[in-house]
Amino acid sequence: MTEPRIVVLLSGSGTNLQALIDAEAGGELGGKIVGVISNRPGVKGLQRAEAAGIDAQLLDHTGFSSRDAFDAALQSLIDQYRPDLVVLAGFMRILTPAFTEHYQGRMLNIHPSLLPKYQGLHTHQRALDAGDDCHGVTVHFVTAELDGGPAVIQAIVPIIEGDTAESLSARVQVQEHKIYPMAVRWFAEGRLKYHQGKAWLDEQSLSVEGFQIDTRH
Ligand SMILES: Nc1nc2c(c(=O)[nH]1)N[C@@H](CN(C=O)c1ccc(C(=O)N[C@@H](CCC(=O)O)C(=O)O)cc1)CN2
Ligand SMILES: NCC(=O)N[C@@H]1O[C@H](COP(=O)([O-])[O-])[C@@H](O)[C@H]1O
Repeated sequence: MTEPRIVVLLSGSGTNLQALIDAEAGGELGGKIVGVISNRPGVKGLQRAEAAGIDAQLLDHTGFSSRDAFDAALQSLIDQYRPDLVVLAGFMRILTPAFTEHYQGRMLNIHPSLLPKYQGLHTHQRALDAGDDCHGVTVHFVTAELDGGPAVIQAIVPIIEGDTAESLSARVQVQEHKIYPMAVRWFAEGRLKYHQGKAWLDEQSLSVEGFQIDTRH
């Protein structure tokens, strides 16, 4: 049985990619990262991939006349790796329905909020502005609906008096780096599946929030 092939898409620093690289190196990922693609040039995520000996490519979205054209080129590039799983790790482009349909059931995203709260951007500041007492992160299957795909795993993080978006983001990222490798391993081992619009773990459908980890206690 060959190891499941994983392609990671990113747009920035790549700390989540690094967590996946480290998990693979420790025999904890269940799959092999065979390619990393960034839509932005010069990002640290590409350097992290190269340092790990992983094929790293830039596909700059600003070079395309439309979102459809970029997504078509991105799909063609991804499929050259023959992936079993596509992992969005801070990939900052909204993907077209044709693209998400092509990878339906085999594409995951990590989103810095307790979905379905705070889809989109600037989630940490929005939680602070709302006066929430907790925040967190969700790994979910990717669908055409932005950040609307079924949740797989969530980590809940307390908001502390005096938190800024930066301090909160840093605390949330500690959990990101724990739960993303878990979710990817579940998929690689065949335990996590997407079926009839839901996420299933060990043949059990997951709740709206997915498998929850509460770090507040
Ligand atoms: N169709 C889908 N596309 C994407 C999903 C998804 O669930 N369905 N997840 C996102 C990841 N994401 C949040 O987790 C996200 C990424 C980007 C944006 C966004 O508004 N992007 C802008 C550009 C922003 C920038 O370049 O800084 C855009 O694409 O015009 C929102 C949410 C990945 N895609
Ligand atoms: N909407 C998607 C989104 O905001 N994703 C967020 O981007 C960061 C990427 O960090 P990284 O490049 O260090 O992994 C992560 O915190 C992730 O939750």
